[in-house]
Amino acid sequence: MESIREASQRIARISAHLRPPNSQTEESCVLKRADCRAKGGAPGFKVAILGAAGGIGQPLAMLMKMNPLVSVLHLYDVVNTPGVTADIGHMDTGAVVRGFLGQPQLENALTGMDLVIIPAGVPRKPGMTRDDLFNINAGIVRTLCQGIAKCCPNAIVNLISNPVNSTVPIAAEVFKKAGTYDPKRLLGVTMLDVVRANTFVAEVLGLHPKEVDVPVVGGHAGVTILPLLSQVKPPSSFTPEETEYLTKRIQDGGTEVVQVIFFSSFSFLGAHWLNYVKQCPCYWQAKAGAGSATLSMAYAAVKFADACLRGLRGDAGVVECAFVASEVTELPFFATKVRLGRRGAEEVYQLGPLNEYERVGLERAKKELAESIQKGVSFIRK
Ligand SMILES: NC(=O)C1=CN([C@@H]2O[C@H](COP(=O)(O)OP(=O)(O)OC[C@H]3O[C@@H](n4cnc5c(N)ncnc54)[C@H](O)[C@@H]3O)[C@@H](O)[C@H]2O)C=CC1
Ligand SMILES: O=C([O-])CC(=O)C(=O)O
Repeated sequence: MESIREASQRIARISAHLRPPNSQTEESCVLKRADCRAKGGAPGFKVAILGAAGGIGQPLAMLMKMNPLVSVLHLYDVVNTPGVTADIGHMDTGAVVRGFLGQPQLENALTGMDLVIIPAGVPRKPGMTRDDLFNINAGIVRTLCQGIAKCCPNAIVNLISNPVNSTVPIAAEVFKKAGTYDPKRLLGVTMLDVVRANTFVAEVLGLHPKEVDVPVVGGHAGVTILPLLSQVKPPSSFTPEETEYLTKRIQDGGTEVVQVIFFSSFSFLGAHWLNYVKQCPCYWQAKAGAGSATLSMAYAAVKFADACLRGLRGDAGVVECAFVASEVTELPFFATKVRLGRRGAEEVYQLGPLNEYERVGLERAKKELAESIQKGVSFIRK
């Protein structure tokens, strides 16, 4: 007869075989990961996502796992990375996926990375501006950038966390303090503005979005988002109404996801009834307080990260818009088209000819941008 002790030892042996081979249970498995014949080292780039368990982070991680230029994908967050890593790690694409949880694992997550993408931080709720996120996200970005300065100072950084107009100056100041700042390697991600602009302009022109290229300059918040419709490719003309509609819709694209904006169509109701409509939740909240753009942002982030990786690989003619250190205006940071190469944003392009509408927009954008940039700089220098 089997004793209770022998029976429990047998059950322990069986359950060790049944557990999934993640980092916590690997010890008890017969076959360890290290014994497997795949030794890694496939050609490609090493990419870390910080904030990988979030609304943007998860679809972004999935899309980066599908990118053939990525050989190693590190997923870091302060919550839930074991589950997200196990899930994405089962996809039968080439990149090796590793998860890192919490501050003590940040350095391991970052060591050896070629590209670090940062969507960590809180998103907007209805009624908030991006600047309202500053108090929480500034500290998060500072900590993560301190880690980058220490563990992968030569990595290209794609900064998504809002308010981008302030978080990019924060990152620059952290890197300056650490003595690792290379302006070419720090890029604020404004790609979603371009993605939206291409979509909305294509709709107005009756074209496929892939046929359209709209430069969007300035920054990434409200009036600082400045689409240059006079430079749209293919060359197109717009009526004043189309220009006004497109500019506003591109500038308010983020808010349209957080909360529906179509009150102007109700203006015939008068102020009293308009206020009533605004209070109605089904008209007011698109994501009902559950956050901001995540899926289109993950798409845009991957589009931009892929461009950075192609630049790192040495591909010629990789050009995208990004919020970078710049001498295009009197401001220290500004979004324009940049050429991406082995060292990051190797060339920052000038604005090109603007029409009167765009010149007025540029002055408004610069005024707000100057304050947001200064706020970020002061946060570190104070
Ligand atoms: N640049 C752009 O075009 C866009 C920027 N955003 C911004 O991206 C950020 C993230 O948005 P969502 O993914 O929707 O938010 P989310 O709340 O769904 O995800 C954020 C993730 O960051 C993690 N996180 C928080 N503190 C962290 C830390 N210290 N270290 C590592 N991870 C940390 C959270 O645990 C969470 O998983 C927000 O600031 C949002 O405003 C959103 C859309 C577009
Ligand atoms: O609007 C937000 O808060 C998120 C964002 O930056 C965008 O969707 O463009």
